[in-house]
Amino acid sequence: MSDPTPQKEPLVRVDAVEKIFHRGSEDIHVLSDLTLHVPAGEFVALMGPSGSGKSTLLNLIGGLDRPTKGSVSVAGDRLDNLSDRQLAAWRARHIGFVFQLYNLMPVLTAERNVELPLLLTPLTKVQRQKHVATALAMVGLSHRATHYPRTMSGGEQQRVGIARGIVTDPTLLLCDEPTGDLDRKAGDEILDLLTALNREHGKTIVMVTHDPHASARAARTVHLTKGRLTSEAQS
Ligand SMILES: Nc1ncnc2c1ncn2[C@@H]1O[C@H](COP(=O)(O)OP(=O)(O)OP(=O)(O)O)[C@@H](O)[C@H]1O
Repeated sequence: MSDPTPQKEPLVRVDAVEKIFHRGSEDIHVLSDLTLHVPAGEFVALMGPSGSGKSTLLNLIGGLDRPTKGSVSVAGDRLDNLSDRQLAAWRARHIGFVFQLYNLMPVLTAERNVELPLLLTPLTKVQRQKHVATALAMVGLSHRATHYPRTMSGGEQQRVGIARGIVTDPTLLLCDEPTGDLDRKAGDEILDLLTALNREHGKTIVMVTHDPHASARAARTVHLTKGRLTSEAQS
């Protein structure tokens, strides 16, 4: 009998994943039998002690690395089967990254930094400018478009980082400690922005954080301990 209310296929499917790094003759088991599904439109926080494998998991979901065993699918694409070249093209189309230390290019203005991911797409210069203007407006920084990162506060630089993360209209926004280098007030503003991107623009977000104040903004928090998911909580 068919299910009367079929579940939608999750946007992110991490199934029975194992990740082992090799350092010299040593095998480092980082993720073990890890399964995580994220539906489209969800805001998930990923917490756990230092070294528990959070960034490793984020990198697998973002196609920056491949699992040793198991499968990773995003938006129906099996990432563990793609070549490096295919993965790079896939990432450019589907993933926006936001980093703890912003990773902005100091020699480029805010608008040029935001434009960077678009240089990997076939968009024309005029189309790129339009997308950049939209992304900067979404983070409330249109008035700082021609300013350099060094002239901006940490919170403003992270807004530019988020604008760069969303400028391609990615399927998934992956944030690694996005408030980790900010004070409480600036961090709260970044969390407000991520919440608005999720609620008002339907962005699916996976955010690694150490901060319970940040994870409280997510609809669901998953905890990693020594490479295994140990608990989940709905906010
Ligand atoms: N490329 C690599 N080669 C070897 N070991 C690695 C590599 N990347 C990560 N590791 C190891 O995997 C483990 C998990 O690292 P990971 O960065 O995923 O943890 P984390 O939970 O994100 O930690 P933190 O909160 O400190 O950022 C660590 O022991 C780390 O040293």
